[in-house]
Amino acid sequence: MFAGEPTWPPLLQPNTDGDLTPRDAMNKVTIQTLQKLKLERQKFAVVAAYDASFSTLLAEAGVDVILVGDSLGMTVQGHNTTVPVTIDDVCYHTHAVKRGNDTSLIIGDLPFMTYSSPQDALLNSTKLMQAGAHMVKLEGGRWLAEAIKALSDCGIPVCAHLGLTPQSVNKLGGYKVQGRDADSAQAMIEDAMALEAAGADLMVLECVPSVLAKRISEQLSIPVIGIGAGSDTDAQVLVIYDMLGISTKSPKFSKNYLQYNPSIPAALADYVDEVKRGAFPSLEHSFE
Ligand SMILES: Nc1nc(=O)c2c([nH]1)NC[C@@H]1CN(c3ccc(C(=O)N[C@@H](CCC(=O)O)C(=O)O)cc3)CN21
Ligand SMILES: CC(C)C(=O)C(=O)O
Ligand SMILES: [Mg+2]
Repeated sequence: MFAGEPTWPPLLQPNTDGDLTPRDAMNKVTIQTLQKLKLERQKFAVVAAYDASFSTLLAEAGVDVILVGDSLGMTVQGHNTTVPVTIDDVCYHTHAVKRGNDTSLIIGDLPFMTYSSPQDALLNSTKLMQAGAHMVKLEGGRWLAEAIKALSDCGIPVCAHLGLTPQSVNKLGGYKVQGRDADSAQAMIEDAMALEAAGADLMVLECVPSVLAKRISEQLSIPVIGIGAGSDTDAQVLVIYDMLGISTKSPKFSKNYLQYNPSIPAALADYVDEVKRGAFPSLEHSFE
């Protein structure tokens, strides 16, 4: 972007004083932005979305990070799991999200079996980064340390993902809360520390008891994004279709913001506001 080039649409983002200031090309969200928010104890909002139109609305509503999630296999494609999603599917949607705004940090979700070796992780992450992602996400524990180090060494930021890892649904036996007993909670804490040490820049915790998510968020230096993980993580993420009440089955932890708002932009702004105030998730959207 050059000086004087018109920016359309105008992207509005509350600054630290609470005023609305344009987030322009000079005001892109980076991993450093998110690190600073964690240090300042300011929560940020993340949404899983898959197209340009929502990408534009999300940036305007003050959503800092957009995840092009493999949940698209369930929401867009109609599968029962995320297992059938391919790297080309996520690349296609990453291109679309990228065209919708120029300021969000975009995370591309590596699909099932696209990172089972460090070599595959590098090859498939290259595809996501060249499609417009600024970071890649992968599901699993300390066995991913080598792949994460290789990506990090090559300049590819990584978001780790612990707790309920939906690509392992066939091993887990369903979409169930993880880390409820002492041994599995301790293992998750050790996995989280190993992944941060390997070079992860962000971490998603999905469907874990709130006290465990709080403990991991406090223990890690990197920002932790929760989904069904209580209100004490550094950020929250929801799937756009769940937030707008158009998913056929929404998990207990998700909330339909269109129910309380007159329009989609108002619903998105309400979500951002509730996350920043720590009002979402309440106990009814969390697990013990
Ligand atoms: N639309 C959508 N939203 C999501 O959050 C989402 C996807 N799709 N697809 C990928 C994964 C799968 N996810 C899921 C799916 C179902 C539950 C679920 O039914 N959980 C039970 C809790 C089970 C327990 O208590 O152990 C629930 O009642 O919410 C949770 C996460 C989260 N992700
Ligand atoms: C639910 C989030 C964390 C995700 O991985 C996805 O949307 O695929
Ligand atoms: Mg995913």
